[in-house]
Order: sequence, then C-alpha cells, then structure tokens
Amino acid sequence: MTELIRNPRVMKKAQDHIRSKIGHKEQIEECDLLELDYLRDVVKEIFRLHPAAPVLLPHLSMEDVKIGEYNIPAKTRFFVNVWAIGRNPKSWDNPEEFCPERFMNSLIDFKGQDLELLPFGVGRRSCPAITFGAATVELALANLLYHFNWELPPGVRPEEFDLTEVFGITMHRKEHLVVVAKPYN
Ligand code: HEM
Repeated sequence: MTELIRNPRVMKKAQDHIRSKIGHKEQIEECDLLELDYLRDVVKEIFRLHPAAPVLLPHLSMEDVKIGEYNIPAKTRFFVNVWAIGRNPKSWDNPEEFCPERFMNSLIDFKGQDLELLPFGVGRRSCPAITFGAATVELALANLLYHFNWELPPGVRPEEFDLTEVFGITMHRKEHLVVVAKPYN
C-alpha cells in the first residue's frame, strides 16, 4: 500500500483495471483473480522490492559445493539474500523503481523457476503455501483497491515517508502507514 500511495499512477491504473474487469460485485472472489493480470504484476513488483522474508530461512549445505568463485563446505549455514537479488541491476532495469509494467511482456514469475525473483524461495524447502500465500495477498489487495479510494491524511506528503524497513525473519516498515479509506460505489 505504501508503494501504491507513493505511485498514484499505478494505484489509479490498478483500480481502473480491477473495476473495469469486475464490474458490479459485492466482493472479489478467488475465481476472479485469473482475469486480473495487472494486479498480478503489481503483486510481483511488491514481492520483488519488499519480499516478506528478505533472507529466506536459514539453510545448511549438505555437501561441499562451489557457487561462482565461492567454495562452500558441507554443513555451512547460509542465507540467501533475495532482497538484494530483487534489486540487482544486472537482472533488473531501474531496480529501485516501482514499475509493475516490467512484468507485462515477461515470463518471469515467483514460482521458483526464475532465480531473480524468489519471494517464496526455491527448491525442496521453498514455501509450501505459495499458492495460498499469493492468492491471499492478491485477494486482499484486489478488494481493498476495488471498494475504496485511498488518500493520505491532510498535510501528509508521500515524499516525507520514512521508508526504513525492519529486517528480521519477516520484514516490514518501521513506521505505520496511515491512510484514509473513501468508499467507492
Ligand atoms: C505471502 C505469503 C508468504 C510468503 C511470501 C512466504 C514466504 C516463505 C519463504 C521465503 C519461506 C522460506 C523458503 C526458503 O528458505 O527457501 C517460507 C517457508 C515456509 N512457509 Fe511460507 N510464505 C508465505 C505464506 C505462508 C503461509 C500462509 C504458510 C502456512 C499456512 C506458510 C508456511 C511455510 C512453511 C511451513 C515454510 C517452511 C518450509 C520448509 O522449511 O520446508 N507460508 N515461506
């Protein structure tokens, strides 16, 4: 929501997209998500810049392995910094920019095949709830954007946001985001 408030162009495009595809409905349901391709790109972009688990969970190498120029002995505990991978300029154009359109003509997804986008990890120990987790985020965001317009309280400017994030097993903003919800009919 912070990124959408900071990027009103994307907020409006996502809302127009959802509202035109869904028409009049009490609530957006899981079966509607298939149609919401721009929303999916927005969620991918959120996962790229703000992975919930920035260094995944700790892993242990089972045998000696060489990755690039690094020799990693067996039984080494290591962390995979997917936060940095998602912002690597070798993989992403203008990596710091919030731009869901980067996924429009791209096959990159977060299911584990594309190593530049790993919000759920990859391989045997990746998140077993990837489908449930992604659908939950998409469904919640779709309904919030469909039913409400969102504004900042008077006098608050997005340029003044403190975007500091708290690192840990899961990552979140240090400051709360305060927004005003205006029901949309
Ligand atoms: C958007 C929501 C979610 C995200 C982004 C997410 C992300 C992750 C990540 C990054 C890992 C570590 C993968 C690795 O180290 O390679 C993980 C592991 C795990 N997640 Fe999720 N997760 C989400 C939702 C959920 C939910 C809803 C559940 C349970 C209902 C769940 C259950 C688990 C479990 C049990 C593991 C450990 C798997 C293992 O060690 O083999 N996750 N998740």
